[in-house]
Amino acid sequence: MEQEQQLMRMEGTIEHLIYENKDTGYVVFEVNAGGELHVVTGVLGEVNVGESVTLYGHFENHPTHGPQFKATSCEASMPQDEAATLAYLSSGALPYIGPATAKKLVETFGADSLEVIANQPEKLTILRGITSDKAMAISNEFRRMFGVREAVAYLGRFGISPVRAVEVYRHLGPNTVEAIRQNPYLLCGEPLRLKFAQVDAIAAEMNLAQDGSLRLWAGILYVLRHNGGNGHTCLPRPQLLTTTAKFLKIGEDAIDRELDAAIAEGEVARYICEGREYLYLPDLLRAEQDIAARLWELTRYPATQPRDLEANIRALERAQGFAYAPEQRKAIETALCSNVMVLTGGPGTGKTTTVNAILALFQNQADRVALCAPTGRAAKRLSELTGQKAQTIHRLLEVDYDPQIHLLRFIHNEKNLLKCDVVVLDEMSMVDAKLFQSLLAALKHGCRIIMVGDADQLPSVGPGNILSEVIRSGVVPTVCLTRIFRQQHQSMIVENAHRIVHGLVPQRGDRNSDFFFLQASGLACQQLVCDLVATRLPKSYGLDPIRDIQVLCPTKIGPVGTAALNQRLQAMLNPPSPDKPQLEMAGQVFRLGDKVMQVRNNYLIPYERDGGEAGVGAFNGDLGVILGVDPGERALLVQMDDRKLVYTAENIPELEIAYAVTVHKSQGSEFAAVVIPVSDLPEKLCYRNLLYTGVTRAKRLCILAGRPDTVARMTENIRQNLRYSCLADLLRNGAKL
Ligand SMILES: Nc1ncnc2c1ncn2[C@@H]1O[C@H](COP(=O)(O)OP(=O)(O)OP(=O)(O)O)[C@@H](O)[C@H]1O
Repeated sequence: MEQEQQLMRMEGTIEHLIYENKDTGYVVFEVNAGGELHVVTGVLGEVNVGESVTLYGHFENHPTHGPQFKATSCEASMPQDEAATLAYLSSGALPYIGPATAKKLVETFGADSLEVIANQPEKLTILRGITSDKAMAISNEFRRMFGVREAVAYLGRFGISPVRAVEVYRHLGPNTVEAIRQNPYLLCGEPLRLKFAQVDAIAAEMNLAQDGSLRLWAGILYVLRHNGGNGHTCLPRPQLLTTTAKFLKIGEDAIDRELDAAIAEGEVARYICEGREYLYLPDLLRAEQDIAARLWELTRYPATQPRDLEANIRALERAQGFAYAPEQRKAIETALCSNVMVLTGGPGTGKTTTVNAILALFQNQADRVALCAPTGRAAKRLSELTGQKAQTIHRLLEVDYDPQIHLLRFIHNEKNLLKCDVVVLDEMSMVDAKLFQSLLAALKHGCRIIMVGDADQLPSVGPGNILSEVIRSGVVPTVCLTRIFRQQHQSMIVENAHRIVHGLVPQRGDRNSDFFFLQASGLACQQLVCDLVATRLPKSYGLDPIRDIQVLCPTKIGPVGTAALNQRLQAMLNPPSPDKPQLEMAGQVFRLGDKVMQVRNNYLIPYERDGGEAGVGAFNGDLGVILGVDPGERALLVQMDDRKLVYTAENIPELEIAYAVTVHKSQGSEFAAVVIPVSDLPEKLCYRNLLYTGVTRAKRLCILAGRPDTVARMTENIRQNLRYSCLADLLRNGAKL
């Protein structure tokens, strides 16, 4: 509706600032437009009393505040005359200038006052009380404010929102507009990441050449970053050239030349592995080099050898009533006798049993053992299985997040090391290169690390294929558990998971097993999934449809994607009712009782644990249930495990209805029952470790609903397992030194 209304233009001077939210850029102020006062609202960035503004928007009638001008954009210029200058300076917008100093300033410099502040601050010292330090502080703040306004107005012309423009300003500083004029492609780099097409439009307006160095370098870096988003830490030279040429619609030869220049300037890093050239974003090569160097060092550092190991293992065996398999024994001995190791194996192969033995034996050897995992749910599961405290890697390292520039740092790092002597890191397959680099950097000299994971799971969301590469390198002691213990208890889930890993189509199972396949496709498959979750499984197995059953989809779209299934499941499991308040936001309806998932990391959102402990942070993949809805305040109260979080309008878009979630988002979690729709999938989503990860999320029951040919295609296809990385080679080279 809003877009259909014709935009109105309003010019005036800001008289009074009523409300301002510096984080979101939302402001409410009064404008004097030709003698008439109007209240203006909008996300316009920083504004100040006395500024002359040109606003675009429309009038609307607010239920309590009456008529207001809702502005969609605001161009501001310096206060034009003495009166506006005085109003601006008296508003307290600049440090050390109150109404009395403002008056004296305007009396002395007249309408040139702001010009003096901006460009000749030393002149201000003729006023009593203004030292040269103060004069500089005033000048700097003034230039900052107008730099922001200038950036907002300039970028606004290209459709960039004020909030994004303020972020750009924070990153580029007072000369933002000048910097963008020199190289608009700065905007699509880190950390701003504007769309390349958007920046191309700015460059086109400046008549920059399509085949100029700025654009080609930016294109090369963009392709490397984009592939980082797909998990690759690097690309072989031919792939990088072809992809960039296609993306920029420029010949490969020109890109080849610019790539060499970018390498010479250190904008792109390269590594030669087995005669092939791999190109990296410099920070990703540094991450892999750091990881390789630290792991290699750990393999060389002498480990304290435990006494009475054999006797202690036997004592454990006696206590639990079974003997460890030879592989498990080897893993236990390796963990106790070396500084670093990988423990890997599929479901039911006894990893947890082995970890518990290792922990029991370390009790006598090491003072502090830290247990961690990459996600909250994986950490919770680790804690349940070991009976010991386990936390996320982020929590262990303690996050120090700067929301102004979206910068994530850790409090524990190479300068402030963790105190622990041993780190047990579970679900290692989900750990990406940067996070692992940070963890290793924070370990004190001689701290041992035991990495536990299943290399056949989906790899990390972020760039890197750490677990597979570390295993592939052969440098780090690795024990792979292969004997399946749980099969003894007739688990077809486990058996089929192992079949999938070996490229064999899973067995269909029947109603008496914990795994079965039901054939259906398209809308019939959607109906089948909904029936299973809402009626059939709760009736036959006594499962709670919201708490116990999770639908895991390979895709978001189509009849069996998360979007369509969530809509139907929400209507069936938690239909609207007069006693269930709800609110609509970001294209979704959130209703009391709904199951929801946090879909990105938020390091600021506050929570309170059931015991009363307070903290901050909700992480990608955290699941919860809506406990309260306040439609007036546009707020939700969400219970996530033992934490209660208040979501305001600002954070609600980070939540998604979660009766059905993607397999990717389910990594590291387990559910009593899992239903996986596998019908009519696009080719690119038919791959083995997606199916494997989905199936291995099920504890008691796993149902595949879909088409046998889709399941067969998924089982066969291992293409997606390929991730470019040179970590294995870096590790081997380190070992050769
Ligand atoms: N040496 C052994 N002898 C007999 N039973 C064992 C042995 N090791 C493990 N088990 C049993 O096998 C089952 C699976 O073991 P465990 O939970 O340790 O495997 P896991 O690899 O951690 O599985 P998942 O990854 O699926 O959680 C458990 O019931 C465990 O008690």
